[in-house]
Amino acid sequence: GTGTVTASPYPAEYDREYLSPVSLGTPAQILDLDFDTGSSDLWVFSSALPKSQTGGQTLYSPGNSSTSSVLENHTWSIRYGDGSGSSGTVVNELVTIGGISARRQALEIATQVSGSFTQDAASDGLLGLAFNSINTVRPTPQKTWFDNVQSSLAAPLFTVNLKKAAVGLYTFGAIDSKAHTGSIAYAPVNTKNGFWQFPLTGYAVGTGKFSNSSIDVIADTGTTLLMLPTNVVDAYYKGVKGAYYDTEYGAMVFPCTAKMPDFIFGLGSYRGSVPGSFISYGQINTSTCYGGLQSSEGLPFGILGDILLKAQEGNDGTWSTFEIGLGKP
Ligand SMILES: CC[C@H](C)[C@H](NC(=O)[C@@H](NC[C@H](O)[C@@H](N)CC(C)C)C(C)C)C(=O)N[C@@H](Cc1ccccc1)C(=O)OC
Repeated sequence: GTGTVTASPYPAEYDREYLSPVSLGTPAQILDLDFDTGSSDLWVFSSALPKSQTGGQTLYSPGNSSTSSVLENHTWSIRYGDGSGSSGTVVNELVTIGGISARRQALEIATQVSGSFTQDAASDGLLGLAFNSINTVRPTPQKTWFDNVQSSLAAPLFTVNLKKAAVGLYTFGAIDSKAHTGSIAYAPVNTKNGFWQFPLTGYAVGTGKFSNSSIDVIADTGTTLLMLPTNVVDAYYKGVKGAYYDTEYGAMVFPCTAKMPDFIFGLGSYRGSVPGSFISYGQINTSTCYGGLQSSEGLPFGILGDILLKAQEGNDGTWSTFEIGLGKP
């Protein structure tokens, strides 16, 4: 079959993350999860968390579900690139998204979460959509929901259509022909690091010339910003009057009045564009704004986060959105 589920931006005006409803257990407990193509653990806020580490999230309670069973002697512990993390125990549970069910899905119960998760009342946990090889359950790593349901999907793929300040869609098992015009550009995925990793074929800043260069990136719906090698970031902000590296924030900032050039990227022969307005991400004070494009210095790849994934390009007045089709073609 095929299944679709909404992806709602939070907070509305910042698109910091996108949340999707997931049905857990029997009777159904609906939690809003952050679908994350940059990790491979499905973990949820739970009744097993100390109250001091919760902050308004919906808590999954395995005891209230007739279909949950403890996966004995298994634990998990995850650390994300932003320094946040969580850990806990594991149950097998019925997990349904857009009508597609995995009956015995490894569902990771948080018994500890770091501060940034506690403070994020909107997210009840994460659903990893990267590859099984980086699942953190021990002693036996567990499969992702997408991997578990793949055989019941009409096609072994999913697409992501995130939107700026609007509700988008995840679609499992089909490419929605209405959601794209023209042909689809494909890139060879390298799964060695467990991510949806592939090369960009170059970039351009505004109306500048396209620079051919192979840039290793991952598609990461769970990362808000667009993170690319420092030389690309420097080339971009050279086109932004008054931009500078703010050591306090450890980020590129600029006057909010600056005209932001579009960012063009190459995927094979396809050329995509991120509107300059998306790269003015938010205000750090009345006159200074924070860049949606930052350096990936120190990482073995760039990160195509939501700033790029939600991009809509207005060519000939129509609006097309990027979808990332992820799966074995
Ligand atoms: C299994 C752990 C997952 C896969 C973790 N994934 C990630 O951190 C990737 N995605 C990050 C997530 O999308 C995150 N932004 C979700 C939010 C809600 C916290 C980054 C690299 C783009 C990871 O690589 N963690 C590194 C730690 C790390 C990563 C990047 C920089 C610094 C340190 C690790 O533990 O590797 C074993």
